[in-house]
Amino acid sequence: MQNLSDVLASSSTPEKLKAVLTVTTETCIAISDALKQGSLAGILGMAGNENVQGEEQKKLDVISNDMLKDALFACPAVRAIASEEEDYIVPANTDGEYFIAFDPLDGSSNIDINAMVGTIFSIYHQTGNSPAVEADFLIPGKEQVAAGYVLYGPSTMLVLTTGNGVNMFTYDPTKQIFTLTNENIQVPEETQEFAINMSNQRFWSDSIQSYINELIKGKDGSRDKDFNMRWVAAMVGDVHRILCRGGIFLYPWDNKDPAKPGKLRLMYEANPMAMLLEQAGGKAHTHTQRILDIQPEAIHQRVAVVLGAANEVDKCLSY
Ligand SMILES: O=P(O)(O)OC[C@H]1O[C@](O)(COP(=O)(O)O)[C@@H](O)[C@@H]1O
Ligand SMILES: [Mg+2]
Ligand SMILES: [Mg+2]
Repeated sequence: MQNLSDVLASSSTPEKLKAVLTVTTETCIAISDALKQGSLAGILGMAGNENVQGEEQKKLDVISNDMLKDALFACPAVRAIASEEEDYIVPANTDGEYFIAFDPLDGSSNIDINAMVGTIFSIYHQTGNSPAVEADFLIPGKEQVAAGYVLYGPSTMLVLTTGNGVNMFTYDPTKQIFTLTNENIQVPEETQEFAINMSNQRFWSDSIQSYINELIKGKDGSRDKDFNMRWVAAMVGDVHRILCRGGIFLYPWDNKDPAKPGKLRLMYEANPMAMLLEQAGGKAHTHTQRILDIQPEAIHQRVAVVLGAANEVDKCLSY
């Protein structure tokens, strides 16, 4: 069976990008080990701080962020990082060639109930002669050279694209390596499963209300089929399900909190997941445009997200 280094060696992945991916995924293994310790290591619960977005940080948000930051800083190929848990981009090595944006722990509200969480990452090639500044990294998602996530579930899995399809790897604790278990993932064009946080219904636009109402009516409405609903409360878990068996995921615009008109963050949640979905034959849009075409205006920018089965995303956007 092939492992991650075999797959990277047989692809045209540049050596320095391989180094960045190796450091990122090895650190995720260490995060996975820490998560397994849970309460035994005293790492659950709140950190007592807020991040720049006004969200209370869990201890594990801070621990996983520090682990990734320290490891990536020690990698000479890394020029700068951006993280959900860092107020600003953090310049690393001026000679480095890669910029990594990450959500160190996605789905942190799941930590305390021992449910699925993950690490999401997005990588760009970017060089310069002086220390990196934020403006250097406001690059549209279509320029990503690699994107992926590590899911900490019953097994630890890496899902990765370097622009030639999507592969899934399962962590083998006996050998301490990621083994290729699902090659060239494809998301079916049609689906009967959707994911949305229904408790926000009254805050959605009229078009999203109408679309979801038709899904709920199922065979009794215009869709002629019944739909099932799932919500992991961690984007990484919902996207993983869609890559495994299809579906559509929505975190639409809402007017619940005028400061957050779309909950998910473009640079380290929407863009990497959009690249994975497109590489697997699916689609990823806001209400009005392809996510990968968005010109970012800030590192922590939020966007509405509709992603998954190609025909179902089109159907949603037609409302
Ligand atoms: O509170 P809700 O509406 O269920 O939100 C769930 C969403 O929030 C997120 O957990 C945000 O991620 P973080 O845990 O990294 O802040 C997404 O992963 C998920 O889809
Ligand atoms: Mg997140
Ligand atoms: Mg997070």
